[in-house]
Amino acid sequence: MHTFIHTRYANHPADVKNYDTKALREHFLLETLFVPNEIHGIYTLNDRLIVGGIHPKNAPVQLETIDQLKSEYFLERREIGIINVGQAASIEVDGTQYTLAHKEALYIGKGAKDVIFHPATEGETLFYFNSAPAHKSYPTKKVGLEDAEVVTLGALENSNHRTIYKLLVNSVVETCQLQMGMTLLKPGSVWNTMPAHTHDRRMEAYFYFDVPEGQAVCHYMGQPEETRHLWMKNNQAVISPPWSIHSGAGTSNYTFIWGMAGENLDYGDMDIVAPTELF
Ligand SMILES: O=C[C@H](O)[C@@H](O)CC(=O)C(=O)O
Ligand SMILES: [Zn+2]
Repeated sequence: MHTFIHTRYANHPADVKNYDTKALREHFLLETLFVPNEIHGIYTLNDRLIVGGIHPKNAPVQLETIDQLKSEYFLERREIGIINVGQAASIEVDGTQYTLAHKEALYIGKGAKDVIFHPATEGETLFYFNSAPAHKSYPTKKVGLEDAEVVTLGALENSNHRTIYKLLVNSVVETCQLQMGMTLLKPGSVWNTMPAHTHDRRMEAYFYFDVPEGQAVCHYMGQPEETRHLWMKNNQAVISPPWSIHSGAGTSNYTFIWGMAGENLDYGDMDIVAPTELF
């Protein structure tokens, strides 16, 4: 057994209002995702998304089933999206090898039985993943940055100039409910997802990386009229319940991966909140 996935309950916003820093971090933050030759993460009851990290070091790591699923194998009733945040490395899916360069993604559909993560030949192997329940089996597909739907938003004057790479979205790959992508901030820009938004139809998880040594990201969550913050370090993830905004400001630029599951596959279905409407 090399997989450690802890269950996190879904929270009521009226309850979260009373959380202190420690409680907020215990419920929403994922501090450690990468442990050598292990899989670490959480199973959130917000849309049953599993969020985690895989760090093969000197041996391949197999995707094994977990107690929460009561299934024979991990992807028996699930789909998974993986983004390589380390050096080029490969993932074997039922005997077929997919090599992912840094920042490339792999979608694996429901029904794949043997999924093996191989260590990179050089440097660190770090795979970040999101997995959601699936009702249908869609083909496994590798998605590189050149395949993504790309949008550039914001402006340096507003410290939020950034490029959004929509990697695992329905214009690029067929999925049941998973959507994943990556947002890169330009140097000098520090704000992501500002203006902020909520989407009551979907929950979301953010994973911050490429945060330079000695820098940090302040992540904002909560109902727009009741916001809270969480200080985050490089390679950490945070859960955003459907009722919560999710936005961050770093002490430098950085990159993050967003992933969603829920009611629809409509990326644009968001309720925008202007900066002047936040409390
Ligand atoms: O629902 C979509 C997600 O929150 C992100 O794609 C937003 C984001 O990357 C950004 O504005 O910087
Ligand atoms: Zn969002």
